[in-house]
Parts: sequence; C-alpha cells; structure tokens
Amino acid sequence: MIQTVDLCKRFGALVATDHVNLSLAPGDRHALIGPNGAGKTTFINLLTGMLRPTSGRVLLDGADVTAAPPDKRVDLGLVRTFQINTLFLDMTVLEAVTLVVLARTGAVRSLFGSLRRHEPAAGEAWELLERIGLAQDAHRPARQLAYGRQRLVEIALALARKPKVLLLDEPAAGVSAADSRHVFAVLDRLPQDIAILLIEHDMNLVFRFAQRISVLVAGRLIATGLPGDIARDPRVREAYLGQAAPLEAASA
Ligand SMILES: Nc1ncnc2c1ncn2[C@@H]1O[C@H](COP(=O)(O)OP(=O)(O)OP(=O)(O)O)[C@@H](O)[C@H]1O
Repeated sequence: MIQTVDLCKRFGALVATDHVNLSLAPGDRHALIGPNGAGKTTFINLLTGMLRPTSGRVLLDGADVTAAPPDKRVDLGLVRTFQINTLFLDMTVLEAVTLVVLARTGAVRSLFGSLRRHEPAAGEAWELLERIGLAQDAHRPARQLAYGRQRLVEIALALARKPKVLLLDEPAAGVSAADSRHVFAVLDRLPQDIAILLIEHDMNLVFRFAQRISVLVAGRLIATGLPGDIARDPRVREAYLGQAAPLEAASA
C-alpha cells in the first residue's frame, strides 16, 4: 500500500533520513518508534509530501508519488491527522465531518446549492461519528469538547477522507489516561483494510496497538519486526538505554 525506497533527507550536513526502506500492506498496524530527534517527524513529512526527499522514492499503491504535492497524496488515500483548525473548531462536529466528506467527493464546490443534495454526505458523516463514539457530540461545536474528544474529531476528519493509509502522529498526546484508552479503543475498531502507521512515544500504547514495529535511530531503520522480537532486540535496548522499563513492561 505504501513503500519507501532508499528514502534520504539531508538538512545541510545532517542526515535526518538515511536510506529508509519501509513498507505497509493493507490492514497493517505498524508503529514507528525511536528516541527524540531520530527522524520520525521528518519521515512522516516525506511521506505526506510536506518535505521533498534528497533522494529515494515514495510509492503509494504502486504509483510513484515522490514528486506529488500533499493534496494529491490525500486524494490518492494517504491521510494524516491534523490538529483541528479554527474553522473546524467553530463548526459543530457533524458540520466539520460533513464538510470533509463533501471536499472528498468534490461536492464542496456546490456547497451553496440545494442543501438536499448534501444529505448523503451528512448521512455518511453521521455514520462515521456513530462508529467512533462521537454521535452524542455531533451537534456541539468542536471547541466545546474536552481535549480528548477533540483528538477523536481529528481522527474523524481524517477518516472522512476515506484513507487507504492513515498516519497517526501521537494521536493521544496530552490527553488523560482514560481518554487515551478511548482513542486507542477507537483505533482498534477502524476498518481492517486501512494501513496505519503510528508514531508514539508511549511504549505501552505502541506495544498494545502494533502488529509490527520499526525502530529509527539517527535517521536509520535499525530494526523492523514483531513486537516481542523488538522488545528483546539488544540494538533497540541500546537505543533506549536508560528507558528500558517501558520495553520490559511491553514485552512481559
Ligand atoms: N527543517 C529542519 N532543518 C534542519 N534540521 C532539521 C529540520 N527538521 C528536523 N531537523 C533535524 O532532523 C533530526 C530529526 O528530527 P525529527 O523532528 O524528524 O525527529 P523526531 O524523531 O520526530 O524527534 P521527536 O521525537 O523529538 O519529535 C533532528 O536532529 C532535527 O534537529
């Protein structure tokens, strides 16, 4: 579904992404971990097209998208979550998700036409909100929701794009433990055909969610494998020196 081939990114003398080869098949639940500054965000930005690689390629569903702009990649099914912006915060949750459904289907251009034409989009948005447990907040402005619920709205907005590949950059950062559990319960129930790449610092969440884990250190992928193998890998333990406790807990 998505594949990088010898992907490299230099910032001057610094090699932030060093010949990274990583691929996800439909339905994969893959986590990308690594210490601070390892290059995780840079890698995500190379996938979404926010950054151009120095060399190497990005393939999406077999098509070379290395030179494609971000919006084209979204149209092709590569979607990442974003913090809700001011526009969406002032809409109700249902309006915001409906707007993204309309943008996806091209109908947003006729937004000021008959409202009746937008009923299917609102219906789809409603179903989505029910699926991820946000229906009770559908008619509230996103701004009024608790921070943890707003993170769910961000996931809903990404899902409204019907992604083939979903990139999640710390989807539960800054939320309470209870809300974080809810976010991950929602992620567990996402359609099985979506490939998900998760970046997450919380090892308990990583090991709970991922079927495969890749470890990035100083821009290089030092290991990819099953969670148990990653937790026991001496190179990974070395990279997380001083932080081995989460690996212990996760591999137990
Ligand atoms: N635009 C840029 N210009 C120069 N250096 C950059 C730029 N963006 C990132 N870097 C450097 O590239 C390296 C990788 O950074 P990146 O943010 O991708 O790491 P990360 O794994 O996401 O870190 P963290 O877990 O702390 O968010 C770091 O050394 C960072 O300082």
